[in-house]
Amino acid sequence: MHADITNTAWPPHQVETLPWRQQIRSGTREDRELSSVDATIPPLIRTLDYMPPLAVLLETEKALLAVAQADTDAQAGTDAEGHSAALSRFMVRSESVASSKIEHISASALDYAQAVAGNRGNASAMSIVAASAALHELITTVEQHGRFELEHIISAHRALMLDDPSEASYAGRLRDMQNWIGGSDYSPRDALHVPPAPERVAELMTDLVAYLNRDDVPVMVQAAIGHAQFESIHAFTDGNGRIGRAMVSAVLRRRGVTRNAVVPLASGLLARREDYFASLGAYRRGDPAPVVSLFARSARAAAECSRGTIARLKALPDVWAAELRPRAGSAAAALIQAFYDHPVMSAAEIEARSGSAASQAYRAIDQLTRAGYIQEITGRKKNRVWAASEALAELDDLDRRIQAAMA
Ligand SMILES: Nc1ncnc2c1ncn2[C@@H]1O[C@H](COP(=O)(O)OP(=O)(O)OP(=O)(O)O)[C@@H](O)[C@H]1O
Repeated sequence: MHADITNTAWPPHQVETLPWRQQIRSGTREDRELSSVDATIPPLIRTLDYMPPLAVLLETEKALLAVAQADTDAQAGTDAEGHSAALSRFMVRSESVASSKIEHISASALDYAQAVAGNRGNASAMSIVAASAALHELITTVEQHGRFELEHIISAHRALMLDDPSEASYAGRLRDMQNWIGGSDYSPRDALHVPPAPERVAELMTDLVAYLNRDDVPVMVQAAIGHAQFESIHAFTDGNGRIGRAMVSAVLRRRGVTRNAVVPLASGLLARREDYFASLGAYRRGDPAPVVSLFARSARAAAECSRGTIARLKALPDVWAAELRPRAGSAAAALIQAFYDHPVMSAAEIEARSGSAASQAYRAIDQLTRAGYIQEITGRKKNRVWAASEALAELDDLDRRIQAAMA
């Protein structure tokens, strides 16, 4: 039972001074001479209640309504499997692209499509594909189990970092070293935030998971506080921003606000990067209102802008079919649907999905390419890959519109 549901207070983080000895022989003399570090101790939150100020509470209501409406749009009129699964994958991509941009990881739609097709040439594009996989995995496992487990978060981190050239050995592992945000690269000197000592991480994560599994906390409050608490803990050596934002989409799914859609609220945070980071600082000082408010506004902008995108994407196969007028049962008719469900396909996949002989499939590819719906993205003669460029362009457009709405 809630002791006080009008509680607008939240405990500030504590600080402990720990001995520090630099392991790497780089940096300035000041870095090397640093002998202690003030690490934060976030509060245990599993039983805490927080009620935002009325104005913020109203923002969260508007956000939930908008997200639920976008989710209904994503589902309406779609068949059980194909269409809604395709839309859901598309939105996962939008969120992952924006979430990665917050960490200055970006790639063109073309590089991204090439990475989806297995091209390992662009590390940023590969990392965004991995972020999509991690987000998809976290949302679906939490949805299937109806609850968060620490292992789900760790497993999403593994998916995010597995192919990272410098971080692969820490993929799927809670950190066992001190980390810090901002300041010097070599020591926690002048850091913006020094997360808790590594020995505290396991207990804090168990506590956070218990908080995320509560059903007696307002949804946006749970999503925003859960995220801020995770960023305070910074449980991994790398990837904390992206995993922390993936948790927000998983909260919305677990609480039933979304059933199909993933709203790309990271685009909203990206537009307000400074405010976003400042709100995490306010949370540490004991004021969750700014982070709850920012997440509510971002979710609302993302949901409202997504509705137009969902409508346009859903209409694409019909628009293409009306323009191209393919014969029923032809390879072109099959490929229109196939490219909607799978915007990036190799020649072999196209052939399989066209349901026709290779020669007919290639004729259909030519038709769709000439119409400007798809384009070959490798420039190679062999192992070629085609992407539904018009659908992928919607991804950039959505990000742009959400950012404009948040400006
Ligand atoms: N002042 C701050 N206090 C707490 N958390 C912050 C602060 N500034 C940024 N963050 C959070 O930390 C994330 C970035 O963390 P960091 O720079 O350590 O990168 P990371 O752990 O490598 O994560 P990723 O690679 O996904 O960014 C930001 O996206 C944000 O969520």
